[in-house]
Amino acid sequence: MARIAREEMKKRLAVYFIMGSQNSERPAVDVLKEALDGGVTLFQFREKGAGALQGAEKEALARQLQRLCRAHGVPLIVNDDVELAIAIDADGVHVGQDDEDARRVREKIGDKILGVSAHNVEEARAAIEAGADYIGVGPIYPTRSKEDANEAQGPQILRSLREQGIAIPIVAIGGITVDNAQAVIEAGADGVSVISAIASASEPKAAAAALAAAVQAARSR
Ligand SMILES: Cc1ncc(COP(=O)(O)OP(=O)(O)O)c(N)n1
Ligand SMILES: Cc1ncsc1CCOP(=O)(O)O
Ligand SMILES: [Mg+2]
Repeated sequence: MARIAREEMKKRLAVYFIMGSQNSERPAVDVLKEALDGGVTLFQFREKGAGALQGAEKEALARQLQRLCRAHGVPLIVNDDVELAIAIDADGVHVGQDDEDARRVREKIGDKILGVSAHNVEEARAAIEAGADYIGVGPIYPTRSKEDANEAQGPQILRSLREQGIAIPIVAIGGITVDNAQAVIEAGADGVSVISAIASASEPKAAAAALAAAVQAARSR
């Protein structure tokens, strides 16, 4: 297997849904199934925070969600837990600045997709050097889904990264909804990454479809 091509990565980032069992009152499998039916293009399993599953239970849920993703042809990325990603043969891993060093993660995962969080141009350049396939930039807007989130930077950070020559695929994250998705794409993101806009929606399928339409519309402007 070869590293994912840049254009394919950009397409995959369009509607990047992140979820763990803590993000919905409903079973994660039900929410993800509906979200995939609505047009999610990439999924991240992020089992984190109060009440998060551990060990065998966490792995079992990851495998359940992986079966759904595979049935829809959507890659599954594991957040933080490199060993779990390898154990279940996930499609990739996402790590942040406080997680395992991205260069080490690249060595461990071979050609799997590597996503790295970046908050400024220095972190973006370091992520590229380490072998990232995409960077996650945010929070763009205030979020209630991450306890230790940095301050929101607004879409201007995306414009600034592009102006400074950062050409790697970028997904914007943090407080993104159908109402601001267009603004982040226009500012330079290739896609939007969301937790609550889909996981807390009364109809995850409709929410995912609306985000997909907003991203598509912004891309073709
Ligand atoms: C797509 C994407 N972007 C950023 C993050 C945040 O990663 P990190 O800073 O490591 O924080 P946690 O998610 O681990 O709490 C992400 N998960 N996904
Ligand atoms: C994981 C993460 N990293 C930066 S913001 C965030 C949470 C995004 O969740 P929401 O889409 O509900 O704001
Ligand atoms: Mg992390």
